[in-house]
Amino acid sequence: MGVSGSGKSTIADHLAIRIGWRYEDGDTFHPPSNVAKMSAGQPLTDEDRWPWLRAIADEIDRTCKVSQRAVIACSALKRTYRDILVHGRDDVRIVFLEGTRDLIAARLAARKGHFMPTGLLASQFKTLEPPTADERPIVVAIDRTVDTIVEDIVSQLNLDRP
Ligand SMILES: Nc1ncnc2c1ncn2[C@@H]1O[C@H](COP(=O)(O)OP(=O)(O)OP(=O)(O)O)[C@@H](O)[C@H]1O
Ligand SMILES: O=C(O)[C@H](O)[C@@H](O)[C@H](O)[C@H](O)CO
Repeated sequence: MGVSGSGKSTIADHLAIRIGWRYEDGDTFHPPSNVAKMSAGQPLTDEDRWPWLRAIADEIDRTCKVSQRAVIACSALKRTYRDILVHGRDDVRIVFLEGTRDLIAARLAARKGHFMPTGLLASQFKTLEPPTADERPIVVAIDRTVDTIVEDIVSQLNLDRP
């Protein structure tokens, strides 16, 4: 989770390869109307986001049901959004990519070929509710290399735990 440009797709992709899990991008679950809205520079509303979040929650259930593992990139900005995704499962972990607005704005400005305009970053930060301790979040600082961030997540995931 994290705002647009915090590195969700990049880190999720590398993390999935590192630990041999499937990678899925939450953006592929958006209905075309949501993508059109964001591309036009308009932030999504809660109503726009509910069906999208439920579709990702269904994907999480399907994945767990067949004993698969996956890393899913999804902004999941508000607590209520994350509650839909996690829905009481203790086998779902939240990874929060934490960084400053300046750093993320600079990365977005340099990014090419993506529908999400940099102008929506302010609304992303306004909507963001950082995860609280009861969500057992894995919080990682993004002002480091991709490999360092991935190794930080791997060690906090404690995958060797019995
Ligand atoms: N640790 C990092 N160091 C340097 N550049 C990074 C790092 N992580 C991501 N980037 C770059 O920052 C930009 C934003 O990353 P990315 O597209 O993965 O973010 P995102 O959170 O998935 O964004 P969105 O929600 O808009 O899809 C990309 O150009 C990516 O290559
Ligand atoms: O909740 C939201 O506002 C959206 O999910 C956005 O975060 C985009 O999906 C993403 O950031 C662009 O790729």
